[in-house]
Amino acid sequence: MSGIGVGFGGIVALDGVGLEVARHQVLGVIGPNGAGKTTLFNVACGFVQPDTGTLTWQGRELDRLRPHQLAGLGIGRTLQGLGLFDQMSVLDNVMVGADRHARASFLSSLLALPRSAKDEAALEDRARTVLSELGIEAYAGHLPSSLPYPVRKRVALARARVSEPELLLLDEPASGLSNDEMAELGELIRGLTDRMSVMLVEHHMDLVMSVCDRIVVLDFGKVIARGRPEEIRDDPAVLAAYLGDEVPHTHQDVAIGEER
Ligand SMILES: Nc1ncnc2c1ncn2[C@@H]1O[C@H](COP(=O)(O)OP(=O)(O)OP(=O)(O)O)[C@@H](O)[C@H]1O
Repeated sequence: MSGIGVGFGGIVALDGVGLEVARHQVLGVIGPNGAGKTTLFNVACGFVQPDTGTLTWQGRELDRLRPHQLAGLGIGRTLQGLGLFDQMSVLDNVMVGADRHARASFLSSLLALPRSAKDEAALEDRARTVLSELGIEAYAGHLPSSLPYPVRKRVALARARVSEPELLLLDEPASGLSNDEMAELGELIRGLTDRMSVMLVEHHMDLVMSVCDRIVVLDFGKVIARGRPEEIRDDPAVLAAYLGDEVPHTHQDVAIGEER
């Protein structure tokens, strides 16, 4: 991303933001509430069109990226909500994610032909492998709604992963997880880097610090710091942004909660 700017009416959500996810590395994007993280994620997914700046993927400038183009580009994503289909088994939910590799199945679905048995079997094999890598193969036949939240999170991750993207975009994957679960998630994310690059948008500092190779810190829509975790941890601008965030936000959150 280079020079990305996004405004909503009078609000500047992003202002000249540039970042790069290096191959086989985890880039973390952090920042206090309202810093612009979600907007940045949405730009990367093609949900929000930036007013200024460019997106470049593998040396090619992407003009007006749209969400449906991501899979074809080799970019996977998970969203804050899990987006699982409750009427489908865990296995089927994960197989749905594999369409990028199932070219034949795409063509057949276009022509309303059934997937070939061979395609189907290969897809199922891959889905089961990913489920087992994430330690949830025992749930393959279950409906997501019957499973605890951390397991459902893993199903969502499995679905993003089964298409073997070259870049995986993760939006606040740690939300709603306990500390132990977060540590496990950290290991899972670290384990992805032998095969893919990851952009992790997250406001849990601990997770970001332990998992990321490099970190970009946003505040009020601008990059205020970038570097390795140990550089970010002691950066005065980052400390000030987070410290300034702590006290007022307790009140603000209550106020917003009451309004809703
Ligand atoms: N659709 C929208 N319409 C108007 N303003 C928006 C919209 N989306 C975001 N904003 C504003 O843009 C700014 C950045 O918001 P964004 O949600 O990207 O921040 P964030 O870092 O993800 O915050 P949080 O951690 O609280 O989710 C905020 O001031 C927010 O109020």
